[in-house]
Amino acid sequence: MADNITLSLRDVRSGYAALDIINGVSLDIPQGEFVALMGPNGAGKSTLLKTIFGMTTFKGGEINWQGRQIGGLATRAVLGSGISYVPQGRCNFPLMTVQENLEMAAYTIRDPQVKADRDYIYELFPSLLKRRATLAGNMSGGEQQLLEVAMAVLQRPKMLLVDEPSVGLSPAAVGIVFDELLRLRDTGLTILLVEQNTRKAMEVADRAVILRLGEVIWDGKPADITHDELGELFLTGKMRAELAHNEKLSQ
Ligand SMILES: Nc1ncnc2c1ncn2[C@@H]1O[C@H](COP(=O)(O)OP(=O)(O)OP(=O)(O)O)[C@@H](O)[C@H]1O
Repeated sequence: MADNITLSLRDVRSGYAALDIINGVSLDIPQGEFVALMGPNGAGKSTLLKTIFGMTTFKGGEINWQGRQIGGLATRAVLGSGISYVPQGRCNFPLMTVQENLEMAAYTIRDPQVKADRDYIYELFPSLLKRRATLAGNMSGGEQQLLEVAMAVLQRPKMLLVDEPSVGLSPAAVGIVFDELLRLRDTGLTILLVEQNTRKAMEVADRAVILRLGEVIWDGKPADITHDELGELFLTGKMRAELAHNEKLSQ
């Protein structure tokens, strides 16, 4: 294993109670890399993020994070080890201001530190400073997504797991959110992003990992795969069967 690998998954298996979803994923992520996890609906992308963050039934394999096994640990322990998670969908407190949301996110941090951490977030996200007295629910989808990323970054993680930040956003807002993620990557943060917007993900990520039926089926640099090849990898078994059937009918 290369020296700069910060997260290493070996034959990871997980799911929900008796249901198996992740079927033996192995992945090495170097420090500071921006990895986009893609694949068809139901491939297990969100489940893999949740598995790293201790939110699924861990069934086997190893998750080595900075030299320590975190596979199967409780979420709070994973968070404490330097990994933060931005879940899919709106997950702020809409009837609280931006500032109050940041204070809620800081609840695990000892009090004297909170102000410093809040100042650090406002330095990183100046647009949130301007909106600090605004109710989160009154902000645009893009601003709320930035707030949610900021709430995760407040924990000063070394790695950020981000689930589908582009959902429901305008193209301009998607651009702003991704620019912020790139800026965070440039500060040294390692990012594992689940994204359906493949075009945007391929544009920003250092590396693309494609999952199907809970297994990695492609792993490489975005420049090394064509749009057609990517489309082919996204076909599910059902779609393949339908295509083969249609081809047969047209012969
Ligand atoms: N809490 C849960 N309990 C039981 N099954 C679940 C749960 N969450 C997800 N699943 C199932 O796990 C499978 C993988 O879901 P997951 O959300 O990880 O896929 P995904 O690749 O992120 O897809 P999408 O792009 O549609 O979000 C799906 O069949 C889904 O129905």
